[in-house]
Amino acid sequence: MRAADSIAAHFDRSREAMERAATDAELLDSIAEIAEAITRAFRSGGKLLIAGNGGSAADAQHIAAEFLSRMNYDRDPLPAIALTTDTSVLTAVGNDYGFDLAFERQVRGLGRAGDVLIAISTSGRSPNVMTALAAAKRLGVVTVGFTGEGPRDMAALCDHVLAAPSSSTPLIQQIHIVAAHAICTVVEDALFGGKPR
Ligand SMILES: O=C(CO)[C@@H](O)[C@H](O)[C@H](O)[C@H](O)COP(=O)(O)O
Ligand SMILES: [Zn+2]
Repeated sequence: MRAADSIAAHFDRSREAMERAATDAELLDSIAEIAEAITRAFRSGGKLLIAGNGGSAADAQHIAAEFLSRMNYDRDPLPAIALTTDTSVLTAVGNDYGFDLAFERQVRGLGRAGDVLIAISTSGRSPNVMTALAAAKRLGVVTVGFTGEGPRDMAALCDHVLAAPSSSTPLIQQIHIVAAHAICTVVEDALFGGKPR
């Protein structure tokens, strides 16, 4: 296949996945519920923790930056921390306790009841994401899972699940980041009055 055809096919698959997401009423409701949970946490002095591996680690950082810096307009910063960024913490915990606890230990150290954890796993079963969710549940942190379609071990540990309607990791990630932008927009508007964009 010519590179241009392969690229066009990639855009086509992405558009189809976005169309499935945009018309999935259950998915849109769950995204709205997640935005409400995050708004509630910020209003009561809680914070947002975000974890994920690989491309989803980048998404965790991207989402934290939207809240902490700004997304659509100038406003006060909102407390969001990506658990994927501190190489000293990640290597110390990985080296001393194992990679499966890389996020769990940060959740235990930083998480407080009323905070929200967004745990991103396209497969829904990465061990370090699962242990982070279990620790968050024990602490009374509201647990949100960003995942894909199909069987998801993480669902049992989540108060809210965003199940992107695809089984392809990159397409699931694309839906996650669109959903995260939508969530950040709804939260900004709820907390700061929805100034014009
Ligand atoms: O970005 C990609 C694929 O698009 C990869 O880096 C991907 O995130 C990694 O393979 C992750 O380790 C996958 O983990 P998970 O989403 O199944 O929890
Ligand atoms: Zn990727």
